[in-house]
Amino acid sequence: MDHVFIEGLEIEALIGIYDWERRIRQTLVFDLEMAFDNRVPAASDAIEDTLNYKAISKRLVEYVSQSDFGLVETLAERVAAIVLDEFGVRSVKLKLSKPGAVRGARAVGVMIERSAP
Ligand SMILES: Nc1nc2c(c(=O)[nH]1)N=C([C@H](O)[C@@H](O)CO)CN2
Repeated sequence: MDHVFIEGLEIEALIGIYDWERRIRQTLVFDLEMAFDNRVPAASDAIEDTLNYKAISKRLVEYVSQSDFGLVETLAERVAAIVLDEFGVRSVKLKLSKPGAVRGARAVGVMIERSAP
């Protein structure tokens, strides 16, 4: 199966369980790998036939920057649902990183894999 990917998409959001985290915005980093048959756009050379990574990135920036969750797990689940439901993707692997959240670690976060029902 082919994939379309988005790597290192940085978005600021209100996220975290601690009081101090409710008062600031933190940068989150998203990596997505989305299953898609790229032979169709390859044959037509038409953007309309692609899984358009720019359109998906724009939608995720819009959603995540307005979001307000405690856990990265919750946000990751919502973002995966948007990709599956709104863009007709069959399966998505998503890594959500929270850089600098834990002293000594470059980043912490979650990785999930979800498929359309
Ligand atoms: N599995 C998780 N562990 C933790 C989370 C989380 O969202 N998922 N969040 C925190 C705090 O918000 C942390 O990021 C602040 O440094 C701690 N553990």
